[in-house]
Formats: sequence, structure tokens, C-alpha cells
Amino acid sequence: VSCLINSRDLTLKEKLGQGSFGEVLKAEWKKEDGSITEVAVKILKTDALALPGTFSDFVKEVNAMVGLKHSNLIKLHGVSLSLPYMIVVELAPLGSVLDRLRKECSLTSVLVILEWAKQVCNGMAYLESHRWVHRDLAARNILLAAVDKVKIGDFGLMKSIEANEDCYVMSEHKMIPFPWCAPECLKLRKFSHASDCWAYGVTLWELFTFGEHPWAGHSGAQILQKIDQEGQRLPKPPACPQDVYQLVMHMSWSHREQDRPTFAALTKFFQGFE
Ligand SMILES: Nc1nccn2c1c(-c1ccc(Oc3ccccc3)cc1)nc2[C@H]1C[C@@H](O)C1
Repeated sequence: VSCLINSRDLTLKEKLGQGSFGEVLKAEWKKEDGSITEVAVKILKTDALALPGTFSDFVKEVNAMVGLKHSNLIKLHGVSLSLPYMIVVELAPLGSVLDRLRKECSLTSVLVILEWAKQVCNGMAYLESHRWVHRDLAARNILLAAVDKVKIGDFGLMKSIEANEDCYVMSEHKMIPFPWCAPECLKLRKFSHASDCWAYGVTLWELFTFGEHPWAGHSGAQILQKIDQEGQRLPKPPACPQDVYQLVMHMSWSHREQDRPTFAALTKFFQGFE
């Protein structure tokens, strides 16, 4: 691992919330030069890593993640590999977008949500250009560094795509985020940039509904039936502009993977909104 942090250099502070894979605390990190930085620490549930293969997955992912740097991605500082394992990352002072939207509801202006949508798209376009599939894009993994600055976090499920493959087949022991999954994810456990695009559409639906649960009350099987057999899609949120629904959400939910836009193409759409 290229970025080992010794747990004795971390002073854990208050709990920030419950993320996927484990709880998140604020911490002070004393670096070699003696300076103190405020960071966020995700304490991984060791049972999640106890399964065969996950520790090596984890180390591999962390090593690759350290190289991913973009203003709309949460920066990874390093990991502490004494038990419990801890991921040390950039602190997003305003917390998760989802919590803020649910608290503020319709007090959040559509223009602010559009700016957030554009920044998430920029971060995802960066991952796409680095051939990285996130695999768990959702509003719960979008964090706020400032009111006008969002950062994509929790690449926990993200896998690099080998040069000769353009998709990743899910292994048994990982959770599947059903309402955010494209048909091929639910049927073939196949994840790709195209399935990230589908999840991006669902993430935008969450933003424009101020944090509603997509397909609330439906089981995984019912969701698959609707999106795969019946061609049903999430309805346009009242606050969502028609163009955004038709040209971004609906396109990102094309049944055929190759009909979904790339994040590079979607960033051009948002430039039109400038
Ligand atoms: N960095 C943060 N700052 C403030 C509040 N936060 C952060 C993270 C958080 C998210 C992901 C993460 O682990 C990563 C990040 C990037 C790549 C891979 C794993 C660590 C903390 N989670 C939260 C809270 C938990 C609640 O949902 C919002």
C-alpha cells in the first residue's frame, strides 16, 4: 500500500454519520512534518473484510484510488491497516447532500441542484476517462465540501477495468444497490460506465425530489420487472426541468447500454446550461 497511516497519528473525534462499509468519524491527523490536518475516517466493519479475497481487493482499490485526483472526488489520504482498518480521506465539512436536501427540502434552489448535478458529472467523467467504474453512485455518496462544491465519495465498490475488459462482473459477497442498478446489473451482475450512467440518472432523480427513495416500497424483483419487462421509469420530479428529465435522466435509463450517454457527452450538455 503506497499510503500507510499509523493509527497513533490519528486522534478520533465526533461521529459524522453511518456510511456504507462502516461508520465515519472526524479525526485529527498528525503528519510527519508535525502539522495537524482535520480529516474524515471511515472505520471498516472487519466482518465486511473478513470474507476471502476482500482484504486484497481492498488494498488493490486503495492503491489505485490514491492516484485519482479531481476537485469533485473526495481525496484519499491513506489507510491504517491495524484493526479496525480505517480509510483516511478529505473532510467534507457540510456532510452528505442527501441529509441536507431532506432537511432543507424545496428551499434548495433548482439552480443549485443543477450545479451539483454538473459537478457530479464532471467527477464521473474524470473516473470514466481513467477507466474506473464507481459501481455505487447514489446521492448518499455525494458529499458537500461547501454549498457550491460537491465531492463524490465512497469508491468502496469501485473496480478498475482492465484495458481489455469494458465491464466488471459482480462477485458473490458484495451488496447490490437495487434501485440504482441498470437491468444488466440485476440480471448479469455486469457493471460498466454505462451502468454508472444509469445510476447517475437515479442520483439526479434523488436530488430533484429533495431526497426521496427511488422505487420506494418495491423489492429488487419488482424493480427489475418494471425497468426490464415493462419499460417503466422513475417519474419526472416536479422540480426537475423538462430538458434535464428528457435529455439526461431518460437517456441515462436507456435499456440498451450502448444507447446511454457517456459522462463526457453529458458534461457537454451541462455546458449548454452555463
Ligand atoms: N469524507 C467525509 N466528510 C464528511 C462527512 N462524511 C464523509 C464521509 C466519507 C465518505 C467516504 C469515505 O471513504 C471513501 C472516500 C473516497 C473513496 C473511497 C472511500 C470516507 C468518508 N462520510 C461522511 C458522512 C457519513 C454520512 O453519510 C456523511
